[in-house]
Amino acid sequence: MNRKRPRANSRPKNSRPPNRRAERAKPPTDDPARTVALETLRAVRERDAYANLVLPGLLRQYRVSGRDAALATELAYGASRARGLLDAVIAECSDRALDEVDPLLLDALRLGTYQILRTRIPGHAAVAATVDLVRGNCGSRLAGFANAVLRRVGEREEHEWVELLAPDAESDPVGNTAFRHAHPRWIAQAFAEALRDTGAELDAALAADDARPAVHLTARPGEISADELAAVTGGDPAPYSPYGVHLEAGAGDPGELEPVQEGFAAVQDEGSQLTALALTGVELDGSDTRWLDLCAGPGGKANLLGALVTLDGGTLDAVEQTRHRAELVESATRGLSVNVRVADGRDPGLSGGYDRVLVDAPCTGLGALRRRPEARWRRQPGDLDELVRLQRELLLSAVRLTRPGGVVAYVVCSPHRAETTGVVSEVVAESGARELDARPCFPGVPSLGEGPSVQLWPHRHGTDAMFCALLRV
Ligand SMILES: C[S@@+](CC[C@H](N)C(=O)[O-])C[C@H]1O[C@@H](n2cnc3c(N)ncnc32)[C@H](O)[C@@H]1O
Repeated sequence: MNRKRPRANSRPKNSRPPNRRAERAKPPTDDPARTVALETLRAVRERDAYANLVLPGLLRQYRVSGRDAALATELAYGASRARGLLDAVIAECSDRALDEVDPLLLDALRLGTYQILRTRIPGHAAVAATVDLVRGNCGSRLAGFANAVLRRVGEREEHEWVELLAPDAESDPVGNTAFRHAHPRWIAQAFAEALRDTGAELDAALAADDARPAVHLTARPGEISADELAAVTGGDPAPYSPYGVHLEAGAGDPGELEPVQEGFAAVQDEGSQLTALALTGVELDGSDTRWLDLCAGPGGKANLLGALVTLDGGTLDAVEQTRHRAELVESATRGLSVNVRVADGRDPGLSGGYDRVLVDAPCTGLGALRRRPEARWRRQPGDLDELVRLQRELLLSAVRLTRPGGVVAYVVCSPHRAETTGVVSEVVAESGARELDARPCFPGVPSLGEGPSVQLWPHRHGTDAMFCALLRV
């Protein structure tokens, strides 16, 4: 392959341009960056869209690039992340209840408030630009209201609003930290319980969760080393994963890098790499050629495990319930000894006796909130019960499909104890499988706690908050 060092955000020579058929260019606006940010918030609110999926298309539609694209991204993601905090401030500055405010106007007010409180854009410029945006999108009548609200927002700095509006730090430390870092209280509470801390460490965890993360890549084993991938992409080898590379935050669309387009590398958080590798770190007696991934879509871990088992002459079976996600697994594992099957992992119709099985179960995703700007406000505590039931059934199925002496890795992208240690202890009690100390399977990774399971954290490890438990059958 071409080992020349392209700029990290340059488009590779032979890459296909993105599919623009459905994306008609929009007529020019005076402020395309803020228009794109507003349209992103609207899509998230009206269509349950994901901000990080909808934004790139809008940038192309409005022909926004360079510094304007960076501004649109910062405003759309920042206002999505901070929504709870922004809404509390707007409510304090408005003479109408928020549910009586026109929804698109409220989106614009969120963007304006974010600029005033959390960017270096001068307050008067943020107010003027937002009022223009409201005039253009919601009409002149509402522009006066926006002006009045935003002028009041600008009367205080963020820390002063926090002091005024946050729950009392002495009597409600979790509520106070949650408010300061713009997290729903129940999520801050879940972090506090997993960390066993309501003070400095909770503060660090929520602060890291609020920061824009670096992009991580996996170098496919057998195709390219992490050092080579780092040289080709202009990134740095990851601190812990032998296959990982970190790119600078905001380094452009990693999907357009040549090694990613050619299948030598994939975008994957380093924590995901480490939890998949943990499954391979347990010593086995006897055979070691039949591996299974029971929840494989979209195929990040199947790619890494499939590459490793292929190098050893074995096979990975990859089960995924949703057809279109199974197709993504096919595409992610092309060229590897991987068989993809569309089935319910609770009863996939496979004959058992696997040597190593991964259950990367569907979960709340509370561990990856930094990568999904709006997710913290969309998830609800009521989502938990059904997910926990499914996680338990999938893990029990994995244990049934594993040979005596084989190993199962249970992984979720969440630190919520109901989804992590809660599921594992119930399955251990019910199945008789034995939980292993997972920490030796994370070589070189510091601060792994008391075990036996491992919880990774953005503020400790620079990874998503992935959980991993290892069971010996
Ligand atoms: C956390 S994701 C897995 C991520 C994947 N291992 C990776 O690294 O790319 C969970 C996956 O499980 C799938 N899923 C949900 N319920 C399932 C079930 N009953 N059986 C099999 N797969 C299921 C979801 O569609 C989703 O693709």
